[in-house]
Amino acid sequence: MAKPPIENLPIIDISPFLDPECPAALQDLAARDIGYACQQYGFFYVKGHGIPNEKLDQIIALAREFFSLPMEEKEKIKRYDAGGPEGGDGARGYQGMGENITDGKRDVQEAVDFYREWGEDSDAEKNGPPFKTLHGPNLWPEKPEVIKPVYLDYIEKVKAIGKILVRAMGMALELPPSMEGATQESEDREIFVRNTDRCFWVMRLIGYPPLENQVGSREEGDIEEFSCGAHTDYGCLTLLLSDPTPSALQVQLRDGTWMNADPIKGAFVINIGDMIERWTNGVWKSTRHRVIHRGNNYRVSVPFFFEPNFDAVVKPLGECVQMTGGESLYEKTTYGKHLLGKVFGNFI
Ligand SMILES: N=C(N)NCCCC[C@H](N)C(=O)O
Ligand SMILES: O=C(O)CCC(=O)C(=O)O
Ligand SMILES: [Fe+2]
Repeated sequence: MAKPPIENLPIIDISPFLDPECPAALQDLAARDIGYACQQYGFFYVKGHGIPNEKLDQIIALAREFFSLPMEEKEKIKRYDAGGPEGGDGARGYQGMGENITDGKRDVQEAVDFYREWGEDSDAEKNGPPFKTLHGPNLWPEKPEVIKPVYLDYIEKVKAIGKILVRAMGMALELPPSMEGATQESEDREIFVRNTDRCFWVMRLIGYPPLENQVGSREEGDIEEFSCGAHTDYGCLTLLLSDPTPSALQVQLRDGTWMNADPIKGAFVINIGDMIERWTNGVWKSTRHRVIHRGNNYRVSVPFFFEPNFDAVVKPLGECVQMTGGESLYEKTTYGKHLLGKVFGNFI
């Protein structure tokens, strides 16, 4: 059962990182708050990020407008990947209601996925066609007309926030939990920054109709349908933007109970992903979350996944291994391998 809101997720103001004049001590304080949130919840809210509310509202409105189009129009960008398996089926583009599965069940949602664009940032990357799996171009809808330029601009802005956050997380790792400032020299406080300089981001537009299965008690065992089943995210950080619908997104606390993480106007809900858990040897966990949308409205969310570089090598950091008793809990992997292991198992 969802827990009443006794606890609240931390709300962190990241404006000290946007201001070049800001005293380092204030940045250290914000970084320490982020470190605490990562350790305690793996989830937090971020405000003071500089993206105006009108822009955020426009992102949600355009996604809503896309989902309201006739199926014929939506299917013009039906899921396809130039480098996908079996020469067709793929991850980019539109996925119809119930096509995505989590934990073996169909999620009650429709969605569109965009990934880091082929050739983004550097010409050297224009290595296709033929494309490597997941390395092709995106499928942009023709309608609404402004969706592509508005979203491309938004992606640059959220990438910049992602960068600020991973930098702060690197700082937080070397700051001890007491208030004495940076006394330890970190093995590598820039580890997350370096490994995201060619961030293999994903942006997902999601539309959730109300769940029909409203009868019966709402005890845990009785939930038959999920808008999105319980899962962890795959990479570094998720920056979630959603419409104002309350009681939909739930976060699992360390004691196993579920707490609503309702939207706060103008703030992002941030959570850390599997690669951060691996780098920190589990000091910061990739927290399970799920969506149960039982309201009457059509809910829209747009998570942006700020991820490591596709080829980033991920293995537990020496100092985190020491912190956790000396045993490395995860095998070395690359983000790309982890992602590929997840993505194509997601479709029915
Ligand atoms: N790129 C990310 N993280 N997307 C989130 C998808 C979460 C659910 C997915 N069906 C799963 O089972 O993992
Ligand atoms: O829609 C939401 O609130 C969360 C979606 C989510 O967790 C995901 O797509 O990974
Ligand atoms: Fe998620």
